[in-house]
Amino acid sequence: MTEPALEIHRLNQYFEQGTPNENHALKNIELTLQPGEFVTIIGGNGAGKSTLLNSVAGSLPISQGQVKIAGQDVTYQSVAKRAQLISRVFQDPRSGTAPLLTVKENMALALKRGTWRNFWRRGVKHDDLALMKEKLASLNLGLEDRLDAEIGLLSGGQRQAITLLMATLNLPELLLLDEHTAALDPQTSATVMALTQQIVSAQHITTLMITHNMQDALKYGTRLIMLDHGRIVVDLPAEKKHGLTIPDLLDLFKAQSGNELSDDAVLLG
Ligand SMILES: Nc1ncnc2c1ncn2[C@@H]1O[C@H](COP(=O)(O)OP(=O)(O)OP(=O)(O)O)[C@@H](O)[C@H]1O
Repeated sequence: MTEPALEIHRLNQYFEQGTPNENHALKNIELTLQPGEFVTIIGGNGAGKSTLLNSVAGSLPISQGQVKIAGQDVTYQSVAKRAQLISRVFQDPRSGTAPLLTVKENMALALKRGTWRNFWRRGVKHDDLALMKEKLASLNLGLEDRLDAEIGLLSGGQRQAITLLMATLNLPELLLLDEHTAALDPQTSATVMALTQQIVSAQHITTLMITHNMQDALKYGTRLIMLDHGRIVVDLPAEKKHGLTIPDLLDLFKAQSGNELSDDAVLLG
């Protein structure tokens, strides 16, 4: 039987534990993702979304609980070690690429899983170039003609599309999308979201995506999770989220959590 892509068991995260400011940010989270599931996560301010992704990625040590990726217990593994299994795309288009390197060089680094040693030793091979062109052409943004452009000169949307491509070149066991379209204008955000769906579903990549855009959370992905005060209060499979509207979702959140969804950044449209 295939292992789940991600298993989170009884995950608790505390900040400033044992002090008067103790904050129990994640409370007994249980979450299992089967290979290929694309889960969107929404929730109010401070609900624990980033803490959840940081716990999975390893950038935050785990207070209690267990995280397994593709059957491997990674609970005590470093970010670098987990990066062999996980790719993560952040909100800031500048964070995923090296601005002074060209598109080609950035993609070559991604192909070598970011190891400079392999990069300088091997350079960019002809086969790699063909693959890069093919991948870039699939974005339909004309970027296959910009291989020698410094990536820092591209627009935020172009960079984020390339970052996404780079994050998925080596088929990670798990893709973490951390509000990866939030810094883009609405039209570019829609383009990058459509590309995300295309890449993730074509390659069957297990994905966890935080978004403040309720419409995107409903439109994309195969499952929707809502977090409130460190707990998963709503967990909808594709068939249940199909046809739901934003007011339905807000009602569901209130019924399950007893709270109104309060989020400064939330986009209802
Ligand atoms: N490094 C930290 N030190 C102390 N408290 C923290 C830290 N990081 C997060 N918290 C607290 O943990 C709780 C969850 O925060 P988190 O950033 O995960 O929420 P979020 O759902 O991502 O919120 P937002 O949508 O507002 O970014 C909040 O109460 C927050 O203040």
